[in-house]
This record gives sequence, C-alpha cells and structure tokens, in this order.
Amino acid sequence: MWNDLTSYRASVSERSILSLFDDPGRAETFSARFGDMLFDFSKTNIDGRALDLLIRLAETADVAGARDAMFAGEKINETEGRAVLHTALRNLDGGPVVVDGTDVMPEVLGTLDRMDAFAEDVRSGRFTGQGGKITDVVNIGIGGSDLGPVMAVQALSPYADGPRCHFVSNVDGAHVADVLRPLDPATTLVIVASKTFTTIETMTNAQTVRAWMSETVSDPAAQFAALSSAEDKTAAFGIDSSRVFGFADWVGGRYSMWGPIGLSLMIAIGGTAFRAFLRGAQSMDVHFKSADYRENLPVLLALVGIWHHQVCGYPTRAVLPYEQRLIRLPAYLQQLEMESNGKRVNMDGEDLETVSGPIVWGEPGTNGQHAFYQLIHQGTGVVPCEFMVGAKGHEEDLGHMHTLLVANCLAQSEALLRGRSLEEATEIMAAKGLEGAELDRQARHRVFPGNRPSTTLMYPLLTPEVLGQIVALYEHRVFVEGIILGINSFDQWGVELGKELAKALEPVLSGDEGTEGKDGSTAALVGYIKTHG
Ligand SMILES: O=P(O)(O)OC[C@H]1O[C@](O)(CO)[C@@H](O)[C@@H]1O
Repeated sequence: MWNDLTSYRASVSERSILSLFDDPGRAETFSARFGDMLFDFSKTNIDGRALDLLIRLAETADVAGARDAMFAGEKINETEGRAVLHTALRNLDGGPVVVDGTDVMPEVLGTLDRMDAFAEDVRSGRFTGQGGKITDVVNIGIGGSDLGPVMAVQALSPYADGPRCHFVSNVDGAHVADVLRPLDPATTLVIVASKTFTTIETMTNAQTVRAWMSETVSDPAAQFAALSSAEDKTAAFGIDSSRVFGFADWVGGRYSMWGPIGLSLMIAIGGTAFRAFLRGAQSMDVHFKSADYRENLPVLLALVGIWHHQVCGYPTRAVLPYEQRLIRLPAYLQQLEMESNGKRVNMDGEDLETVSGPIVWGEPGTNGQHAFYQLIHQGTGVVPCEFMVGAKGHEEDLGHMHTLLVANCLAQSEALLRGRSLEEATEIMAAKGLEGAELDRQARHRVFPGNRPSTTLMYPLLTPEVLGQIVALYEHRVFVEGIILGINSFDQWGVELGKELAKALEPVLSGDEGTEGKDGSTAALVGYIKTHG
C-alpha cells in the first residue's frame, strides 16, 4: 500500500496543483461538510487516484474496526492496559458505555452534574473565598491538565461571564509569581489539575500557591479544589472530597478537558455553554462513527496528513487559525498530535514501517504573515498549511475587520497555490523602471514557486459547540493517523526519561551530590550554574 502511494506520488509530483482545477467540480469533489463546517482539501496534489489509494490504506488498517473498538471500551491502549474513552465524557445522551462489565455513564454524568453545581456555586457567589465572592480562578496543571482549558478559555472569551481564569503550568517560579501578583488570595479559587497528583511541576506550584494563600487567609485548603484520579493524594494535600472531581484511567491527559479538567472553562462560561461545547464534540463523534470514509472529516483530515508527511515527506505541518482567540490551539495540537503519534515503534514494539507523526506548529493569522510566512512562500522546503477561519466574528460592529481577516486567509492559500512566475515578476519590476541585469536579479527575488499545498477548515462562528467540533475533529484525526501508522496514540513513554534525569539532577545542582557519571557537557553546564547561580 505504502509503495503504491509513494510511486503514484512520484508520478504526479511535478504537476501543478492549479492545473487540477481544470476540473470545474474539483473544489466540490475534494471537500467535505459536516453540518455547517466545510473542510476543503482541493488545494493539495491529491486527485481521485491518490484519494482511492489513501482510502484503501484506511481500509487495510481497518480504521473502522479500531474506531468501533475504541468507542466500545476495548483496552486499545495496550501498553498501559487501558480503554480509551474520552468520548464517554461528552456522551450527553448517556447511552451505556461499558468498561470491564460496568456502565460508566452514571458516574460520568454524576461527576458532570457535581462540576456544574460547584461551578454555579462559584459563579453565583454561593461558594465564597474567605474575603468574599470569588473573583479569580487559578488552574494549576501542565500538559493535558493545562493546555486544553487554557486554549478553550481564550477561544470562548465572548462567552465568559464568570470569574477571571488564570493558568499556572511552568515550574519556572516566574510563571506563578506573575500570575499571583495582581490577585487577592481571599477571593481566589485554586484548582489543582493533575490526573496523577504527582507531577512535579504541578505539585511544586500547588505548594507555592498554598503558601501564598496562607499568608492572608486562615484556611487556605478551603479555597482549593482538585481535579484528579488520585483521591488519596488530594486528601493528603488537605482538599475536602466535596471539591475533588475524579476521572477514570481511561481518560488520557491530553484528551481530558471534556471532564473535570474542564472545570475552569465551566466556571468561566457556565454549565450551559460547557454542555454546548460537549455537544459539539459529541456530534463530531457521531459523524466519525457513521460517515463514509469519503465524507468523514476526521478520516479525510488524517489521510491528507498522511499524504503530506508519510507519502510526500514534508516534515512539518502548520496550523494557521485566522481567529485570534485560537492563539493557543497550535500549542494544544502540538501535545495532542506529537505526544500521541511521536512514536518510533508500533503496537507490537517493532520499528515503524514509515516515519512517525509530523512536527506541528503555528500561530494565528494575520500575525504569522509578518513573521514566518516568508519561509512558507519562498523557503526551499514545503510546509503544508492548515488554515481555519470563521465566516463571522463575534465583533459585529467590526465586520469590516473580519472581512479583511478572511481576505487575508484566502489570499494566503491562493498565493501558495498560484505562486508568481519569473515572467510575472519580471513584468512587475520592469514596470517599476528596472532593466538589464538588475531587472533580472531583482525579479528573481520576487518569484514565488507556488504549487504549495494547503487545506482550509471553515465554520460559521467560533461558538462553544463549534470549538467542541473542531477539537474532537483533531482528536479523531490523530487517532486515525495512529491506527494507519500502527502506533499506540494513547501512551507517552517518551516523556519519562527526561523526568527521571531531572529528578536525579536536582541534588547535583543543589550541591548534595557530585557530577560523577555525568557526561562532560552536563557536568560543565552544572559547573556554570554553580558558579553563576
Ligand atoms: O495530569 P498530570 O498527571 O499532572 O499529567 C500532566 C501531563 O503530563 C504528561 O503525563 C506528560 O508529562 C501528560 O501526558 C499529561 O497531560
């Protein structure tokens, strides 16, 4: 299958994507809709034959079978012996989801109701701090216990009518210090978000914040809540069980914002909007489960990704939301995609047949246009770009700005597609009065090779429901890519070694232990810190 794809790609690699639009139906054929959402992949070099081969790849990998196994609660995370059921957290209709013979939905929905009640207590002032109504919430977490809520709170700021939410993740004391500086401990709620309740960054920050709070309030623990599966540890930290929201081991960290890890978002936007966010994701689940591969957005997004990375060999992909409020989406997707599919062996522990998942990066447009788009347009490498934009913005009185935003988004994908030839560039520069060798030289700097692939995801407006759809779309995209590559997308052993070595280096840096056994570079770097620290 892979060979068929790579040899077919080689046979069409020189053709211009623009020429494919000689087919007047191309934009329609190479796009798919889900409700009001449109995914356009016509500005890629994928044609009917390539799509057929990609679909066959999905069929051969039995994506549908793996998908059904995931939704059915089978232990598809084989290296950790766990089911993968973040979809149960947004299964608002409550149809049974059985794990080890038990329907988990009553507990899931019960926890959601408890979260809702607590969020409402905080928002209404029924739950107060020791100085009165809660004005600020500080979520302490990292990775999957941080990136989702950070991204979503920002994305949905037009819906945020609750206390202000802040996020502390880095173990760099600068982060917590900067976040706490303007806050009043007596009206601040602290949420410690950690599935394991052992993550060193989170626990260190939690202790720092508790110490900060204890300088002002008599009972700091009363203003703490915890989002964790480790109830013994939350109790040991002194957090009352009424403010502990747990979740099962079948919710992976980077897939967890649909449940308790989303509490800060729920407090910011309220329970009704939070449920709309879940409903959006749930609707994408239904689509993923039922739509034909050729109409299935997560499957198509995955196949386009596979085409560009594994088949064409483009090493990275850029996610470019023309939506300022999605500023943290690229970071969120970096964890989702790279922690999930950045693996070198397959489920059986054998070397992968192909390269693993791509490097994912990006920034909102139009800002990126004034920074790295230069390389995207004229650099020697190809970066497939994933644009996304809403038909409308929330600032109705600033509609003219939204029009300009959309114009820029569409212009970028058009420019990548068309490019500008040497003849065109020469004509432009000649019209400016240049001639001879200087004309030639200057024109060459103004050539755009074009023929660079991009996709565009469009949606009506970034509502909670649409955000839920977008995030679930990407989750399932990562899943499909993982299945096709044979990867377990739900473990993350690659983060462990660094954690272990950091633990071992702490006493070396503090002077309790020497650098014996360390490589020369590490020993020298320790020496620098000891001299200058
Ligand atoms: O929620 P926890 O247990 O603190 O873990 C935080 C993050 O750390 C990781 O395990 C990686 O270090 C992520 O997968 C996870 O999202």
